[in-house]
Amino acid sequence: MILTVTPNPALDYTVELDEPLEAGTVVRTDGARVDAGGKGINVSQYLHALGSETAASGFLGEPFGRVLADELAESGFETAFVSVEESTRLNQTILATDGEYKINQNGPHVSERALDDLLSRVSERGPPSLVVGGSLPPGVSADDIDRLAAAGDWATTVDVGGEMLADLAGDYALCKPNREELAAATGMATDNVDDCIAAAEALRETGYERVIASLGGDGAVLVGPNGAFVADALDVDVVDTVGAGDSLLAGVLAAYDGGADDATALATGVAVSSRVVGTAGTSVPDLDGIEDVRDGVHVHRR
Ligand SMILES: O=P(O)(O)OC[C@@]1(O)O[C@H](CO)[C@@H](O)[C@@H]1O
Repeated sequence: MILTVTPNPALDYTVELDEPLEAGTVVRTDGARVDAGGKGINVSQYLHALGSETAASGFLGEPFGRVLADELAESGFETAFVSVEESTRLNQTILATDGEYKINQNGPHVSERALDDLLSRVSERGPPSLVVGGSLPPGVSADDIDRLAAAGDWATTVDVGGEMLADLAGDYALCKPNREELAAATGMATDNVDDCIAAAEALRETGYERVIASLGGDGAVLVGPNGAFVADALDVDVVDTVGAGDSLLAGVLAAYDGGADDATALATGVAVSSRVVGTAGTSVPDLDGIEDVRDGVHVHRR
């Protein structure tokens, strides 16, 4: 079972415009959707769709937290959220003709008590695998994530942003930075795939058994105890990139959960991600035939 913790969930509001944004003008649209989001929650949604057993936890505050919880009630996996006093955030994605705009709020304050409640909930479940995904809201620090990771004998995966990866001091099974986060975590160049592998190797040394970096058009790399693997990107029509990293991670974790090796896990992640970028927002796309897509991903050793 893979338990995800999203310290800072979000209601994701995605609007599609058929003209560029312009200051001082009203743009009207029919294309809008709301999804339950936040990186850990997204990972759980994709894991569930892939047939892996998962549950989701984190902090939720009303009123937006209530809408998010209602959305998740339909999802088919268990949830165990801790209530906080301020509202869960509303994050916006604007898909305009001139590009993708993303506006993320900092999120509600989380008290010491809520943090202790979260620790109890995770400990009660004692999952073999724990994923902490997304930014940390006010009141939550790198020390708190280290404490959560060390509170049981679960293997912990983190996807918490580049600077935070550098701040974490515990031992982690896996982390999933993107190219910019890899650069921020290591202070190294990430201009090409070889740079990214070198940076991922350096990041491993700081307490991560495996590093998986999503590199957009350059695909993805996985660096771990069995060496470095590079997966080429698939040629797909991108609607938006929101959820791309979460679905890569979910694909990798689902594959490991099923006993896959590193190369197959990486290929699965790239395959799932290629389906998600073809869908607006963080909604779960049709994952039928994903094994065939995975088999078409070219993975090579470096
Ligand atoms: O502000 P954070 O926590 O870094 O990212 C939050 C977020 O952008 O990440 C998900 C996509 O990965 C969205 O569901 C959500 O809005």
